[in-house]
Amino acid sequence: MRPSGPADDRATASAAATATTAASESPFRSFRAWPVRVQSPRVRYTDRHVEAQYEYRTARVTPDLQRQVLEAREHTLSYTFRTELRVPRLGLLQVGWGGNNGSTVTAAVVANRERLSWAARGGPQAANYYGSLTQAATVHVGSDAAGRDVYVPLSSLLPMVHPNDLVLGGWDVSSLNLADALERAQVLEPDLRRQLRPLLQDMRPWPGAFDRSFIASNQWPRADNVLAGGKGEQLRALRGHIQQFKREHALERAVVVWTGNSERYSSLPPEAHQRAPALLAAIDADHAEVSPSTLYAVAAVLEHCPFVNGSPQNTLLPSVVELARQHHVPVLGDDFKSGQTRLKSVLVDYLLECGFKVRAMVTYNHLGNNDMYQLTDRVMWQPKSSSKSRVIDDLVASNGLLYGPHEQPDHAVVVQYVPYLGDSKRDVSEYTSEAFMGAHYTSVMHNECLDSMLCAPLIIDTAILCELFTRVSFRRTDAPGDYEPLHPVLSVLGFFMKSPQVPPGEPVVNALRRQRACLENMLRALVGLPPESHLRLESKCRVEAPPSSDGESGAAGAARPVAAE
Ligand SMILES: NC(=O)c1ccc[n+]([C@@H]2O[C@H](COP(=O)([O-])OP(=O)(O)OC[C@H]3O[C@@H](n4cnc5c(N)ncnc54)[C@H](O)[C@@H]3O)[C@@H](O)[C@H]2O)c1
Ligand SMILES: O=P([O-])([O-])O[C@@H]1[C@@H](O)[C@H](O)[C@@H](O)[C@H](O)[C@@H]1O
Repeated sequence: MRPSGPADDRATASAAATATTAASESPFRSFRAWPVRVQSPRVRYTDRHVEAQYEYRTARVTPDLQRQVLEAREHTLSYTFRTELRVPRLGLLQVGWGGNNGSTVTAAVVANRERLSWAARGGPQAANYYGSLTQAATVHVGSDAAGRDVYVPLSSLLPMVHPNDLVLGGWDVSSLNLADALERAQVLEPDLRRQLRPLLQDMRPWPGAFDRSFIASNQWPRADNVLAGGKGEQLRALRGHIQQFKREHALERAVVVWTGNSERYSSLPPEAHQRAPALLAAIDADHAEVSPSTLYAVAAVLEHCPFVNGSPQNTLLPSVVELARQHHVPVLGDDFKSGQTRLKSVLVDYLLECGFKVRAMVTYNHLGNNDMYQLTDRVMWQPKSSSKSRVIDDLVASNGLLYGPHEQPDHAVVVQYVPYLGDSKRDVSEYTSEAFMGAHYTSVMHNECLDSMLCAPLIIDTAILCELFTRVSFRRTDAPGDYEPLHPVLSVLGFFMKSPQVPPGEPVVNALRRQRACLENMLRALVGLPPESHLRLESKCRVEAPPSSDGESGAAGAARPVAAE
């Protein structure tokens, strides 16, 4: 049976649209699967593209020493964005396919596609994509005739791949098929694993590029499915896998997502670290410091596949980014932001935005999955420790009222391996802040969730959104020139990462609120909608009708908008 998808939902929506809706509820909830089409003189839809002119208004701030003011001068750049509307058949190739995340992604896509449900404590549980931004989040698009807010699925702003249509493949240094990998992971319920076994047992990971010096020795026994030969031969084999997969499945595009074990940092010689030709030469020379994850990234870029680094190691070297620029292939990293760190980037933002001075954060994780087992190796822990620790840097730097130039809160990041708990990650965190007049405000959080259930939706989202941004190009409206692709480092998707990679010169943003606003406003700009301002001036800038002679207020507070200029 063809996987369900937007077309089926649209049919349902149109049927539902005739249904009466509660007066208090916006009628648009019934149209939730309909695409948004913007009517504007600045937006043009053709059968192939949507082209949107966008005035990017910012301000350039300079101190005026004489007047002792900070002068904020409006600075506007005019762009035209072009987005191809045709959605391709998309492959999702996971490195670490047989791991907890990789197998959970696979199970979720197949279970949703087949509309499976399974026995659960509270009754039958149906497959869903909760936790996914593209599948379960909405955006405010405008208001209806009655002034009620209209929210639509984020995925209805522009055509995107539906996860049910993803064609799945990947590599793993462990030879288990995906049904057995699901058993090993112990993430999903037994009844679902039982139903999935016949559908997953023929999914077998390709042998992986492997170098035992890059991961903990406790992982070595697992590696029974590795490529032979030096790094140059491994690279050619990886590229061959991608070419064969795209050919066999008639794929126009595939996204490669690293969800393999966290590696140690690689330390290549400066030339290979910085420049693409030197990196390729180092690979051919079988240099010991070329990491397996960098081999996958290079293979992906050379095969025009966007590459996502879901782990904290330095896979996306400047030389890899240079190669991505040369081949116009998007890359995204590092280290999925899925649990404690994501909450930290919300909570600290909230505390600082409310003027509390965060002084101490003690954040503690314990869990018992294989990833945590690997991280008991203190060398492998270093990249993860760094990505979990730096997540508040932009927030602290943004408030010079509360913090001096080099002042930082105390910040402890502790993790503990507790085998019995398996994939169930427990986050116990305490945030202590200085409040008004010497008071202290202490927040204590306890969260528990299966680690892979938090991360799997992000793998799906990053694959879908990386593919979307390969269809986006831009040119300066106010200057001649052809359309060109966005910078390959997709910082617009920083929302998904603990340690977002950014193009040279762009500041790193970690506050989740700002990251989501950036992504949402980028999608809005691609269809010519203005950035979300939350101003609702239509209700703030209105003149109440004068009270009538009997002293009653104007007809039930009837308001009339201020006459247009
Ligand atoms: N919430 C989360 O689960 C979360 C959040 C952020 C980041 N991550 C990162 O995602 C990665 C995967 O997490 P997981 O829980 O699935 O781990 P896991 O240990 O269950 O799976 C990793 C898989 O990668 C395979 N592998 C290792 N090196 C490989 C190579 N060179 N080539 C091919 N396969 C290789 C292993 O055999 C294993 O099956 C980890 O690096 C983790 O730090 C996870
Ligand atoms: O995302 P988060 O909860 O801050 O951090 C988590 C770590 O604490 C955990 O040790 C690791 O196994 C997960 O992959 C994840 O990275």
